[in-house]
Amino acid sequence: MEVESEDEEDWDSNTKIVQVPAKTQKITGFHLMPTCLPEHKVKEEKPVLFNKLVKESLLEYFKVHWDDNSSFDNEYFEIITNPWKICVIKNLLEDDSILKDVRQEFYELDWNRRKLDLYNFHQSLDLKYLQLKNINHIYEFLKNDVMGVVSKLMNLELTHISATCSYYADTDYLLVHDDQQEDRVVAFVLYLSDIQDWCESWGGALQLFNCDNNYQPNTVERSISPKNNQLVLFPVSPISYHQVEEVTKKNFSRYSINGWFHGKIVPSSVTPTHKPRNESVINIKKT
Ligand SMILES: O=C(O)CCC(=O)C(=O)O
Ligand SMILES: [Fe+2]
Repeated sequence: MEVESEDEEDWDSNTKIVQVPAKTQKITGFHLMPTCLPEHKVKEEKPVLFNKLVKESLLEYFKVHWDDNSSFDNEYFEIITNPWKICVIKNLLEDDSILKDVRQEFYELDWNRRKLDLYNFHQSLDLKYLQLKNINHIYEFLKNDVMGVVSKLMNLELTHISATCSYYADTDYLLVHDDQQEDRVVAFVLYLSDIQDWCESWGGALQLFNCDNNYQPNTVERSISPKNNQLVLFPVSPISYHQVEEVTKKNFSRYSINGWFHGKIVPSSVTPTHKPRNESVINIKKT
């Protein structure tokens, strides 16, 4: 049974939200994984930050490159500066087997199908409302451990978090947007993949757009593959244009926990506000 509902706040009022109760949903590919069958017993484990990441010297290294706006890549993280500043933490959790149990809990969630011409994917309620133990642990971990580190590394005051679980099945996508809304300061995406190496040809990349002279999204400059245990972080800005490429794989869905660290909004130093175009986009002939 799918129930249409329009009663959630944070989303575009035109969004068609179709509620898919856990009992009736079929997560593509998810149910095919031996570790994710309903009878698989979920363990309860607390996530811990990847050991090597918390070394002071590594964090200092990160900070120097981040502040300097210089790109950097090693086995632990990558700082990308083009088309805009974003970082990829290659392994967030010391023990990535926890993510298998988190994925198993995805099976028990009631999903909302978000559907509009700009997007088509499945999303849970905010993590703070979910009663599943491993998802709760990840939520606490992002809120209590990760937010503090990100705040220090990026030199931004962060006050609270909002996050949801998402999955993109075959033909799902999210078209280009900048994430700017109210007090969102840093966007994060933690990927949970069934398989270690997500294949590029399956789509589902996080694609970063550069801008034209009017600060409108122009072309894809960089694509990031949704690898298991990888965390992507970027400051939300007027040019942080990105999209989720359409998934084109039947047997595997793209899973993630994503959201924002919120804070006090300071005027962005990244770009001026959008410039109006000189010419009309549509040529309207006067009669
Ligand atoms: O899943 C991703 O890679 C990005 C998702 C996203 O951009 C969003 O939900 O706003
Ligand atoms: Fe986004």
